[in-house]
Amino acid sequence: MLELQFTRRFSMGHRLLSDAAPRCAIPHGHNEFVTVSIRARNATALDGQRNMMAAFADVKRRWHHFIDTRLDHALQLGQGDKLLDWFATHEPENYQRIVVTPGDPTTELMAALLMAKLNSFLEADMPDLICHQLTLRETETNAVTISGPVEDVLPQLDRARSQCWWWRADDTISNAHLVSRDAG
Ligand SMILES: Nc1nc2c(c(=O)[nH]1)N=C([C@H](O)[C@H](O)COP(=O)(O)OP(=O)(O)OP(=O)(O)O)CN2
Repeated sequence: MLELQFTRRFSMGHRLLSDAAPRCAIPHGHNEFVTVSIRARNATALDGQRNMMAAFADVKRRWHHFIDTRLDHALQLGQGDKLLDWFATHEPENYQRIVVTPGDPTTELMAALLMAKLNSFLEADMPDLICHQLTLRETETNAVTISGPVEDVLPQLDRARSQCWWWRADDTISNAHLVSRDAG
C-alpha cells in the first residue's frame, strides 16, 4: 500500500478548562507538527511511466495554505470559553483568528478536527484520495495519532455538517462568518 506523508509546523495558543488538566487553564502555547498520511481510496500499482499517486505539490497546496494562513499563530478556544466574549467585545478584528472547538481544544480533538478538514479538502479537490492517519505532535514528548475513519473519533454533535468548520472545504476555523459571537 502506497501512502504520501507530509508534515507541517505551526504555532498555536490554547487553554483547557476541564478539571482533567488544571494547569492548562492558563492560556499557553506550543509549536506543533501535524503529519498526515494520504492514500488512494482504490489502490492500484504504479503505471511504470508517471509512477506517482499524485504530485506532492498538488496534494499539499490547499492543506498547507490552510495551516499557514489560518492555523499558524491562531488561538484555540472551546465554544463555551469566556475569552470568546472578551475578544468579540474588545478585539473583534482578532476574533476572526480564533479556532473555536466543541469543548476543550485538546490535542485529541484538534487531531480529529484537522483530519476532518483535510478530508473535506480532498473530497472537494481530489476525491480519489483520503487521509487515513494523522499525528498531531504537541510537544517533543506528547503526540496524538488517529487512524481510520475520523467519524469514529469526533464528538457526536447535534448540528448539521454545514455548521461545523471542520466539515467545510474552506478556510473557516469557526462560525464567526455566520454569527459574530456564538461561533463554534
Ligand atoms: N490527553 C491530553 N492531556 C493533556 C493535553 C491534551 O491535549 N490531551 N494537553 C495538556 C496541555 O496542553 C499541556 O501543555 C501539556 O501537557 P503536559 O504533558 O502535562 O505538560 P509538559 O509538556 O510540561 O510535560 P512534561 O512531559 O513534563 O514535559 C495537558 N494534558
